[in-house]
Amino acid sequence: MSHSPLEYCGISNANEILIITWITYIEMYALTYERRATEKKGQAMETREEKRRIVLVPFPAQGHITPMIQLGQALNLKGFSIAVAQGESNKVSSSQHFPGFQFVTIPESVPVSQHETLGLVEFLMKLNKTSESSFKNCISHLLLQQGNDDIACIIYDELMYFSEAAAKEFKIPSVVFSTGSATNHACGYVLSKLNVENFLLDIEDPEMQEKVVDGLDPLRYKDLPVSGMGPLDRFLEICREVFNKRTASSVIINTTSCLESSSLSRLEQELKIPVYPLGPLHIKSSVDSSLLEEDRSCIEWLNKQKSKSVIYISLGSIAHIETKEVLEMAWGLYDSNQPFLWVIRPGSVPGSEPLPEELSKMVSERGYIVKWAPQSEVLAHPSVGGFWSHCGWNSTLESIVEGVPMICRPLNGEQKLNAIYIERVWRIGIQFKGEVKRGGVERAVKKLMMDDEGAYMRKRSLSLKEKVKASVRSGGSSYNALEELVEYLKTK
Ligand SMILES: O=c1ccn([C@@H]2O[C@H](COP(=O)(O)OP(=O)(O)O[C@H]3O[C@H](CO)[C@@H](O)[C@H](O)[C@H]3O)[C@@H](O)[C@H]2O)c(=O)[nH]1
Repeated sequence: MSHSPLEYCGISNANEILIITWITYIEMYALTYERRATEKKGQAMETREEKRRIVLVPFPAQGHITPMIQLGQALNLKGFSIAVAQGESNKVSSSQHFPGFQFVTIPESVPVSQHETLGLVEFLMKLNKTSESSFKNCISHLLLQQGNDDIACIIYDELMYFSEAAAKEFKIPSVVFSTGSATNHACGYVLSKLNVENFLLDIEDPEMQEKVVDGLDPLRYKDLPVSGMGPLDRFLEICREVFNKRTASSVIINTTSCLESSSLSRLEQELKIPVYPLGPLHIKSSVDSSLLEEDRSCIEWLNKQKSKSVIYISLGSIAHIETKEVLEMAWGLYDSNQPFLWVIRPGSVPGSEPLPEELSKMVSERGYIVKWAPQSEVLAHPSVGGFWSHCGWNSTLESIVEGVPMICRPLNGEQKLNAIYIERVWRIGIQFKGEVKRGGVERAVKKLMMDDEGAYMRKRSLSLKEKVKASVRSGGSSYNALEELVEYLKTK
């Protein structure tokens, strides 16, 4: 007996065919609906993950803006859109082409120029007091633009602690970003717990001065970074503001565990919130957040110098230096016979513009002066063999990443901590202590650039460079810290 194809399928009459057609149609519809719904949900999740915003609040100084923008770029590459909330001066401009970045202005109540007249501590007090409500307005505008669920997190520079109030009011998670070292952050925590009167007495006691700060060996009490910060009571008040009133859920630090593992452990124990050491951020960054125009002619000058022969001198974006010291340095550099590339920022040598004639003569023979250099590129140049630095944390990291040994001339605050680490912990540099005199400058430069001691420091610098670079590669500690931070932010 022969069977029709329908009968093979167990279907024997037209009614059954109709029923089955309907069932199939309903099933197909249901399937399509489900698929569309899943796709839509997926798209929605993707959009949510990709487009959710992180608001960054940098402190308006180059050494703080640069790492914050680099952090923004790292998070942007992980799918977040970035809004940078900044004051009216020392702004990174949107014309610097940061794709995926939005810039919003916090109407400024305290001009940055008051940093110099008031001193850092009073400036910070005033800035934080007066910015709270304008920042709340800023956040409320951002939320109105794209809905209440749009902001995943506010990441603020530890000095911009006014940001907390807005985070609390709008129930947005907040994370602190420390642009200095983990050791500096840990010292800030120690200082925030100190009693001014007791500390002032203790610090007069020679035994106490030499006491190691718990968990922060080799730092002694005398090394705690309080100098150059104005009256101690006001400085400790700022430390308390920064640490004690914090409701942030975690801390990001531009460092890596192979540089500061014990300080990081101490911080984790004390703060009891996650700490993400995900630096050095500049290694993977391609953004230019320079506030001053870089003079690239120095690269051409470097191209003409011998390998590892040049000493690069830069004191960062804030420091000032007296004319007398500039001249002693110039003579010392000249007498060392080494070629030198020197950054002298406009206004950084008060009362000496144009620069003294005597200096120009010496420089024309052995050196080159620029107002602002492409520093990372300079340090990576094969002709550069040493860095005379004020030991700002960014400069320290940039030098380590290029394997360049340093002469440390810390000027204030935490720069002294960085210098201690460079000289005594990583052993990749020497400290220049005391008054700057030409003979001392000459000896220091020769030691670093020509002596066996300098060669040993160069060797150590190169090995440290490899460790630090490995930490940002896949599977490295900083790489993992960034991944963990991103996971955390995605759940917010
Ligand atoms: O000609 C120059 C000179 C400097 N830089 C860059 O400017 C930044 C300077 O930063 P840093 O070395 O940290 O020094 P400061 O500008 O002094 O930074 C402030 O902020 C740092 C981070 O919190 C602190 O460690 C310092 O003590 C504090 O003074 C670095 O990225 C340099 O590459 C240039 O691009 N060109």
